[in-house]
Amino acid sequence: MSIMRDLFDTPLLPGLATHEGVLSAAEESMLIAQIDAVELEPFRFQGWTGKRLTRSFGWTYDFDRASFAPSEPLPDWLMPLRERAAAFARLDVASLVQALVIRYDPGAGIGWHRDRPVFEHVVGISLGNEATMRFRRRTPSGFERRSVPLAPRSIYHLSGEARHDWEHSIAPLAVPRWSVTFRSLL
Ligand SMILES: O=C(O)CCC(=O)C(=O)O
Ligand SMILES: [Fe+2]
Repeated sequence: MSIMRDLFDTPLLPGLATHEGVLSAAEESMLIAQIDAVELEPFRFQGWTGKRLTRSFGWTYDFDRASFAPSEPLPDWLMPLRERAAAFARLDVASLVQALVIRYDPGAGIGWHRDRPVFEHVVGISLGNEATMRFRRRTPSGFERRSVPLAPRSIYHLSGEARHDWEHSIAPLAVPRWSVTFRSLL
């Protein structure tokens, strides 16, 4: 497996940084319990309800109404994680004004997209089980593709080319996964 990764997944995209082992297993369990304790809503898009359950803090983007609005403040339990995300991405912690928590139940994924253009940096923490983040970019001769493993307790930072030029997606898993993503405004 590691040889496969070396052959096919490196070099990572310009603008994509990842690092494993940023949380202890105990911290991971605590975060999962906190996410499960908040009221999560099924992601909705054009009248269609996804299996992905989410809640956003700081700013919310409603896909149904395409509206962008301030929402409830980030909860205290996300603050230490935000510190770590900012340190990893070398950003001012106060610039990470939005947090999105997601639970992917078995069978839930996220389709091809770029994050909303109102946001700039995206820093994500993966919890529970490993997933693969796939990237694609249209070229004259078809899609160029990459895929990057997201280990549980790992962090990633999307900026620059990886953030703006490539779409990303996560295929549904047979096991649950949780994520927390922090974003700065453009
Ligand atoms: O679950 C993740 O790590 C990615 C989520 C994502 O791409 C998004 O919310 O825009
Ligand atoms: Fe995204």
